[in-house]
Formats: sequence, structure tokens, C-alpha cells
Amino acid sequence: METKIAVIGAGAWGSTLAFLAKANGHQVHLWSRQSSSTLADVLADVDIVVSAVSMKGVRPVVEQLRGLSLGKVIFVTATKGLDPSTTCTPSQIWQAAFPANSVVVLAGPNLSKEIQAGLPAATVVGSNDMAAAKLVQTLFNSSRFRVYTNDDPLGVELGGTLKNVMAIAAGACDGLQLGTNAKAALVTRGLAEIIRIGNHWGAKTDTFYGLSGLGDLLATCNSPLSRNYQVGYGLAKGKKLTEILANLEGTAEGVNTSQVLVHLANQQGIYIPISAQVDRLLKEEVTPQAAVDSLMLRDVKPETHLP
Ligand SMILES: NC(=O)C1=CN([C@@H]2O[C@H](COP(=O)(O)OP(=O)(O)OC[C@H]3O[C@@H](n4cnc5c(N)ncnc54)[C@H](OP(=O)(O)O)[C@@H]3O)[C@@H](O)[C@H]2O)C=CC1
Ligand SMILES: O=C(CO)COP(=O)(O)O
Repeated sequence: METKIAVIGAGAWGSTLAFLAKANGHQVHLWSRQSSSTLADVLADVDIVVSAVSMKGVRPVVEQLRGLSLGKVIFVTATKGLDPSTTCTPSQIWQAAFPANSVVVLAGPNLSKEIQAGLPAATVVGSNDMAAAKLVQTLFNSSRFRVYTNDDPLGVELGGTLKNVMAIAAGACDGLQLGTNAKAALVTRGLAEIIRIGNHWGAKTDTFYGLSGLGDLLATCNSPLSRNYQVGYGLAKGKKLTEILANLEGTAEGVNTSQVLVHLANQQGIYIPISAQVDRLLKEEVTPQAAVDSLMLRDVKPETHLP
């Protein structure tokens, strides 16, 4: 059955999601700020609203939609970030603005260029409303894009968001040519750090071992296609952050996420040694090699995701 879908944000990810839904036979309208039609016109008659704007676009878009009567529309959020002013996740912002509507989080190891090239990928749709998650699963699932459901939307969203910080660290690790052992240690302890944060904020451990956690961590920590990885790599090669961002194709959400995360973790007493070094590196408070030394020279401890 054809479903009417609006995709907000015609960047790399919004365009890819629109392409996948269209290929499944749905009626898709892709909207961006450059579109000639208004957001109100585009959303007049749709069943599903997919938001694929970068974090800085979420609040402005939500504000534009707030006054509209959208009926029983399901919101799907694909943004991976944390709001600097409120520290909320994108789905929390959508749910607070539209408390009567279902919100579904979509996240996974989904480098858009690979998907656009027709390579197979898998993702997760997480929601407190399993019927909504199952519907969204059918809209996007295909022979090239396998979609799983999950009942822990916060865990799905935090996996995709927090791995961006680790991808910056991984890019720096490769830029410094620290080798495969170091990268494996970084990714493994990075996952422990993500689980520690996620558990503190109410997400399930299991979710982080899935596609939106470990899966996306592996993809972005190992691929030069990841913009976050490119940021870390460039810093390790001695480039300035401003120069890297000016030449970057699209958004590296980990830059903003690490700031919000460090602020929250300091307030709440969450131990985040890797993210803290990434944040210091981004602020040019530490060199890449000094960040590695700080991590290696910490007090020894048992292997657990607990502090
Ligand atoms: N690319 C990828 O492989 C994947 C990306 N993601 C996530 O999806 C999100 C978008 O990423 P991506 O598409 O790559 O980023 P891009 O930089 O390619 O696109 C960003 C999009 O956000 C929109 N936007 C930014 N600010 C505003 C605003 N104030 N109002 C309205 N729209 C705004 C831009 O609109 P405009 O064009 O008008 O500037 C553009 O459509 C990020 O959170 C990213 O982490 C998730 C999975 C995969
Ligand atoms: O989230 C992504 C893949 O799942 C895209 O990663 P980057 O934003 O680092 O390019």
C-alpha cells in the first residue's frame, strides 16, 4: 500500500531515506529550506514525517510545525545529536512538541554514500509504540536495506549519537598511525563508555550491542566516509578544526555532541575519559599524542563498563 511520506532535510541522509522509501513505492516529498513549497503545504496530507535535519535544525523545524494540525502522523527522527540549549535528544524534542503522536527513532550503521551506491545495509527503528515502529519498518525495509525494530528508542538514539564522539577519536587514532591493537582497544572501551552513559540516562545495555550501538560504532570508527572520523583524522595530521570543518562535506555532529556530553557528564558525575579527551582535542587544549598518553596512563582498573 502506498503511504504518503514527507522527508524534512535534503542533506545526505534525508535524500537517501527519501530515495529508499520511494524505491519501495511510496509517495515521498523531500523538503528543504530551498524548496519552493512551504512546510505546511508539504505536510498537509501525509501519514509519516521523517526528520533528517542536522541537530541545529531540529528546534527551528519543530517550531515551524508546532502550530499545524497534523492528526495522527507518525514522526520518524534520524538525527544523531544532542541539543546544546536543553541537552535533549531529537526524539525528546519531537515528543515534547507532539505528545499525542508516536515518535520513532531510526539509527544504524548507515553511511549514506554506501547506501546510495546500492550496497546492502541494516538499521533499527526504535519506539515506545511498537505498532508505529513496525509500520516504519515496512516502509523502509527492502533487499538492500534491512530494518529491525527495537523497544528502547532512547538506547537506539544514544548509540547513534554517542558513537560520533568515538569516531572522532578513531580518526585521530588512525591519523597518528597507532595501529590495529590501539584501534580495537579504543572501540571496545568506547563501547563501554557509551553503555555507561546510556545506562545512566535510562537506556538498556542490550541495545548498545545492536546495530545502532556497536554496529554504527564499527562503521564510523573504520570508514574514512564518516565525517566524524575525518575530523579526528585531520586533527591528528595537525589541521585546525576550523579548516577541517570548512572543507567537510556535510555535518560532523560529534563536535557539538562532545561538548554537550562533557557538560552533562561533569554535572552528573559520569566517568567519560575518552569523550573528555576528544572534547579537549577539539578545543585545542591537548595535542592528539598527549590525549593518548592521558588515556594510557590512568590508574589501572578492572575491565567493566562500570566506572
Ligand atoms: N550522512 C549520513 O551518512 C548519515 C547521517 N545521519 C544523521 O542525519 C543528520 C543529517 O545528516 P546529513 O544529511 O549527513 O547532513 P547534511 O549536512 O548533509 O545535511 C544537513 C541537513 O540539515 C538541514 N538543516 C540544517 N539546519 C537547518 C535548519 N535550521 N532548518 C532546517 N533544516 C536545517 C540542512 O538543510 P539545508 O540543505 O537547507 O541547509 C540539510 O538538509 C545528522 O544528525 C547525521 O548525524 C544519520 C545516518 C547517516
Ligand atoms: O552516522 C553515520 C553512519 O551511520 C554517518 O556518520 P558521519 O556523520 O560521521 O559521517
